[in-house]
Amino acid sequence: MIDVRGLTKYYGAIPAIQDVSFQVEKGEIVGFLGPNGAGKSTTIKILTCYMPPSAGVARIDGLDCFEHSLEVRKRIGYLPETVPLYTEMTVRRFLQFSASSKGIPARHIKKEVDRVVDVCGLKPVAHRIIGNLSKGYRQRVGLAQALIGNPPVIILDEPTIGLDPAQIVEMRNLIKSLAGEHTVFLSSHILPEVAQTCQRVVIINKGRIVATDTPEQLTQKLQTTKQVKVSLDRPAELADLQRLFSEIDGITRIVSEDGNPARWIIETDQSREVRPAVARVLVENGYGLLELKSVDLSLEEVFMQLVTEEKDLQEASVA
Ligand SMILES: Nc1ncnc2c1ncn2[C@@H]1O[C@H](COP(=O)(O)OP(=O)(O)OP(=O)(O)O)[C@@H](O)[C@H]1O
Repeated sequence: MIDVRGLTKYYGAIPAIQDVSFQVEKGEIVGFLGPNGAGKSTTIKILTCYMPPSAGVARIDGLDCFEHSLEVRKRIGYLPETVPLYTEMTVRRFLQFSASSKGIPARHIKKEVDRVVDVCGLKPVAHRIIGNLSKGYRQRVGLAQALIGNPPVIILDEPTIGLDPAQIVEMRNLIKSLAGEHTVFLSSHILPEVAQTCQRVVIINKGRIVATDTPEQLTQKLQTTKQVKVSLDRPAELADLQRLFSEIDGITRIVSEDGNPARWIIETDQSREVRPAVARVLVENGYGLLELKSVDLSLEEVFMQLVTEEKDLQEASVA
């Protein structure tokens, strides 16, 4: 339903996205995850026909977003990062206005507004002024506006940003309920957000796609690496630890935790049990072991690792 191939966009000489490709199947709910400035909004602006790409092609339902922008717009409900609401209008009035600007025939407007008010749980506030609503309700009004006309594709840019935890849960459930009937593509810079809402995640960093997978498989793949954290009684130098641990099979990397020379993270091959050897080497060399524990990577860390691996690769290719 969404087909993006080799998408590249330059702002002047600066590439915001480069060779971005991914597909979203009909009825799927897919997250677009990346840190700030990764290129999410740029990709979404191309998908929603706000600007053309410098190269590559974006298609919605088989239609080129640039060449057939009017047709594409009819198929998309879009909730931008900053929701454009007329804050002096009531919810119902605003939705009626949105329906009429989207070309819904006058005789169908009431029914359509009733429908989206119902889907988005807006009945209790339908006659209130938008400016007086909580951020959570305002966001739902934005979503209701995107749903008017029942477009097959819903694109949401950071839909839960600025909401409190209870509002986030409500918004997430609402978004989840749209999948199946709609194809949903949502951007976020928060991993748990997409992990809990989406069936698949496309990860972008510095304008390039670094991974595409299910949240579970992403975690599993990256858990070929495991971490052992140690706290020492005496500070250590990285070079000394590297020398001492060189005799232990399965250690892939040693980094200090927050730059503290007494706390180290030892990354290991998942299949190896290095803890007894690490403990022995540290104690034998007089570092005094205060703590040693094995840690599985959290989803946040998996994301950081993906992003760092990409950075390492880029640096290596520059070198
Ligand atoms: N109009 C513009 N002119 C020049 N550079 C821009 C413009 N818009 C975005 N950029 C740059 O392009 C890159 C990608 O920005 P983009 O807004 O797409 O990222 P993002 O992932 O959506 O980040 P955020 O979550 O902060 O919005 C960034 O380096 C940004 O500074």
